[in-house]
Amino acid sequence: MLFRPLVGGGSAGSAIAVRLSENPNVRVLLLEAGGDPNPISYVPATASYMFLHPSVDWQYKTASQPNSGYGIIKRVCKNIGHCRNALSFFNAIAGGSSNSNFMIYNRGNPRDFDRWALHTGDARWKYKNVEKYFRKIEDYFGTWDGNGGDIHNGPLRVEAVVYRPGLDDVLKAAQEKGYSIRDQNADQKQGFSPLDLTQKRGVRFSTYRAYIRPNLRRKNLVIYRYTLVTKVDIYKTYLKRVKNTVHLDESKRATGISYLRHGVKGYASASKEIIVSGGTINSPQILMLSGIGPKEHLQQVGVQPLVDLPVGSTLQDHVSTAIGPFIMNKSESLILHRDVDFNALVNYFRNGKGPLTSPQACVAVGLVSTPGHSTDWPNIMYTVASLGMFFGLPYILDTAFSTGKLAESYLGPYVGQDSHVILVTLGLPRSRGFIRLKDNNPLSQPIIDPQYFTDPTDSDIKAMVRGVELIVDLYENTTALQKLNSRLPPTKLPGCENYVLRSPEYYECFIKTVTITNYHPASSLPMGRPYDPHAVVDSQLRVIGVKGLRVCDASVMPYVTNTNTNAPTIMIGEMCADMIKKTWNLL
Ligand SMILES: Cc1cc2nc3c(=O)[nH]c(=O)nc-3n(C[C@H](O)[C@H](O)[C@H](O)COP(=O)(O)OP(=O)(O)OC[C@H]3O[C@@H](n4cnc5c(N)ncnc54)[C@H](O)[C@@H]3O)c2cc1C
Repeated sequence: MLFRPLVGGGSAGSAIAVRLSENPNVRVLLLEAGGDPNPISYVPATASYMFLHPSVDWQYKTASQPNSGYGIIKRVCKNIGHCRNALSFFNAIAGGSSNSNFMIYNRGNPRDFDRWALHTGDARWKYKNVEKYFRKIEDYFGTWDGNGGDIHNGPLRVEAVVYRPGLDDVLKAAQEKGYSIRDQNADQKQGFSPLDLTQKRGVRFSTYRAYIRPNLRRKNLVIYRYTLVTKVDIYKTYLKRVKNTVHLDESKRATGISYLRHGVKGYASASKEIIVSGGTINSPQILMLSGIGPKEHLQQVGVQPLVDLPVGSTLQDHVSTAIGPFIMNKSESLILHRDVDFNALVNYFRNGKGPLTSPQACVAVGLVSTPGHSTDWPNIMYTVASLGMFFGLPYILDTAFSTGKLAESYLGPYVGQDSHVILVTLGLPRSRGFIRLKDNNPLSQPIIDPQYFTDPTDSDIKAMVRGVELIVDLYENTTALQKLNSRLPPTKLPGCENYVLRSPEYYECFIKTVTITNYHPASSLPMGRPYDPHAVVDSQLRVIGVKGLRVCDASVMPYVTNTNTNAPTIMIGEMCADMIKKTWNLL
C-alpha cells in the first residue's frame, strides 16, 4: 500500500508521516523544502534568531496594512500603503515552525474545538473527542499534576518552564487582581499559569525530534530533503477499475506531484492519496499553483483554473502588540549581556538549566476575557516575557520588524535595565485576510494580507485596548509588582505623542504602531460542510471536488484557537493520520 507523497514535514506533517508509516505495508514519501534542523535551533535562547537567516526561513512579510503597522520602516513611511508590516515566517526545515517557535504548549480552549464541530457538523472535532489525540501527543512533565491524569504515552516532551525570573511576583499580582492560577492546558479558563514548554532538560523538542528522528530507520518512510513541491497534478478524467471492469470517472483527481529537488525537476506519482501539510501560507500557494483556487484570481496570474474554491480567502492570525517595557528596580528579568556568561553556558550544557533554556525569557501565560466574552473562553492572551533591556535589543527589533529606528528611540534609553515585556495577543480575532499568488512562479513569495483590525465593528481593536489596559493595571497597581517599582516608561511611543499617556486613545495608537504577529496564522483552507461557500476541505480534510487530495495543517482550522497553535496543529496531524487509516482500512 503506497501513500505517496506527503508535502511538508512541519508540526502536522511529522506526525502524519510517522503515524502512517507505523504500518510496514504503507510507504510514505515525505517531501520537505528544508533539511534537518540546525543545531542552533535546539538551544531555546538562540533559536528565535534563526528567522533572520534565509537559509532556514521563508522570510515572508505581510502586505501593507491599512489599519496597523504605523511604526514600520523608518517612519518616513507617511503613506502606509508603502509600508510593510509584521513578519510572518516559517521554518523551511523538517519539523517546520516547531524548530523556531517559542515552544509554548497550549492545547486551546474546549470551546474552540466544539465550535469547529458545530461549524463542520462533524462531532469528531468536539473537544471531548479530540482530547484523546492531545493525550496521544504528550509526554507531560509540566506545571500541573499530569494535566488531568498521568500522560506519558506521547512522543512530545512537555516540561514546566525552567528559567523563571519574576514569575512568582507576576503570579502574586495576578491573584491580587482576582485571577486564578490554573492549568491552562487541560482546564483552560480565565487565569494565569507558568508556561509549559516543548523541551526536555532545556533542549527544544520539535516535532522533528519527537516524531521523525526516532523513526529515521524506517524503510517505508522516505524523506526527500531540500525538495520544493511546485504543483499537485490534477487530472480531470481517469480510468477506474471496478471488479475487472474499467470505467471512465469524470471527477478530478490528484495523481502526482512536481517538485524541485536541489533545484532539479522531479515527479512523484500518487497511488492512493496526496497529503499537503505545507502550513497556512504554503499550502494555499501549492493548491493555487495547481489550479485549485478562486477562478478569477488564477486566471489573472496565468494559472489554468481547475477547481473554483475560496483557497486562501479566510486567513486569520493572532495579531499582537508588545506592551512595555515595565521597568523594574530589581533584578527580576533576563538581561542577556549581564546574565549569559561562561557560567550560564556551563549550567546549560551540564544541567540543562539557566537562561539558555529560555525562549526570549517567556515565563507565564495569562488569559483574560474582555466585555462580551465568557471567562470560560478568554479572548486575550498575555505572554509574559521577563525580558530585560539588553544591548542590541532595539537594533534586533528594528531589523526584524523593519521599524527603522522606532525601537531604538523608544527602548534605547532603558538599555541595561530590568523589565518585563508583555505580548498581548487577540486570541479570538474577527478580522480575516487572504493569501494570493503574486504570479505563477512557484519560487515567488505569495501575497500575505492578514487585514488586521478591519472587522467592521472594530471589536478587535477594542478588545486589544482593553487587554492592554488590564495588563498595565496589573503591572502598575498591585502590591506584588509595585514592590519592584514596575512602571511603563514616562516617555511616549514615537508617533503617539499627541495622546495622553495611559488613555485608551494612546493604547490604540500604541497597538496600531507596534503591531506584530504572534506567528499563528491559520484558517487559509478552512474545513466546513461541503455546501459552505467558505469551505475548502471537508471535515475529513479532503479537498472539496478533488479526489485523492487532503490538506492537514494549521490552515484547515475554520477558526484559529484562542491560544498558541502548535499543539492543536499536531493534534490535526494525528487525527488526519487516523482518518486516512480509516479510509483505507488500516486501523
Ligand atoms: C516564530 C514562531 C513562534 C511561534 N511560537 C509558538 C509557540 O510558542 N507555541 C505554539 O503553540 N505555536 C507557536 N508558533 C506557531 C506554530 O509553530 C505553528 O502554528 C505550527 O508549527 C504550524 O504547523 P504546520 O504543520 O501548519 O506548518 P509548519 O510547521 O510551518 O510546517 C510546514 C512545513 O512544510 C514545508 N513546506 C512548505 N512549503 C513546501 C513546499 N512547497 N515543498 C516542500 N515543503 C514545503 C515547510 O518547510 C515546513 O517544514 C510559532 C510560530 C513561529 C513561526
